[in-house]
Amino acid sequence: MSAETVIPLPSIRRFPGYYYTVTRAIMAGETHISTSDLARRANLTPIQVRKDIEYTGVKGRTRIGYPCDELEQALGKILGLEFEHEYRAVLIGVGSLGGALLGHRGFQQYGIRFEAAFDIDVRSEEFRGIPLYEAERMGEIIPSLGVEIAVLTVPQEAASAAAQNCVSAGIRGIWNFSGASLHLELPPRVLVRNIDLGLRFSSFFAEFHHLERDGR
Ligand SMILES: NC(=O)c1ccc[n+]([C@@H]2O[C@H](COP(=O)([O-])OP(=O)(O)OC[C@H]3O[C@@H](n4cnc5c(N)ncnc54)[C@H](O)[C@@H]3O)[C@@H](O)[C@H]2O)c1
Repeated sequence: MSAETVIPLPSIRRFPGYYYTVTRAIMAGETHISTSDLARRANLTPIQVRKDIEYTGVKGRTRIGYPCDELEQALGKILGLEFEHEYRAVLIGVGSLGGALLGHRGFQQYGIRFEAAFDIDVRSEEFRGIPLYEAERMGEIIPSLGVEIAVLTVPQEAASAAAQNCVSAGIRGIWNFSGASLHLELPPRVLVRNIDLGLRFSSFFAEFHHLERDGR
């Protein structure tokens, strides 16, 4: 891939899926992965996969596939997931979901590190080694940490105000779990992504039923 190559956004959006698949393959002891394997696991066509992987510059070999290590490294580089690049984030709302996310070690693998977490009901100074603060201190703590990404796991009715407070404190990217249908009124410079596990489940079940009906 030359320095001038511009990778189309749809391909970029598929890269995390490839990265995840290749990482899992490496963990399972696989050294190579074929186009058809990647396509099957990512639910895409082999032609699509081949085109996408071309952008990484990694060459596959007939009947052998792509070298997993090389592909993981190339995808990680494009996605900014190299180990030297660490994304620092804060989490707002340390309840069932927030607590599970804070404790999920898998994020470290993707270079995401939680620097602090906030809640309106703080009962200890830290949670799994991550400092906990009263939500009202966001405006003071977030700028002092220089963190620009927030994960929102507060109840839906608290999401809008919490998001506004994040932005006032300097946050520029919000990963929002607090109500996927919620439209957060935020300045356009703030990247907001709503995460809806329910929607993922629905599409999974729809596909499952479709395959069952067709007798696979
Ligand atoms: N996106 C998904 O797929 C998905 C899945 C499960 C839950 N959720 C959503 O995630 C959110 C959290 O769910 P949960 O089960 O962890 O709820 P929870 O009640 O266990 O946790 C919410 C936490 O937020 C705190 N909180 C409330 N208002 C706050 C504020 N203004 N600032 C900071 N903290 C505040 C509460 O004290 C509590 O600790 C809900 O909106 C829920 O609908 C989304």
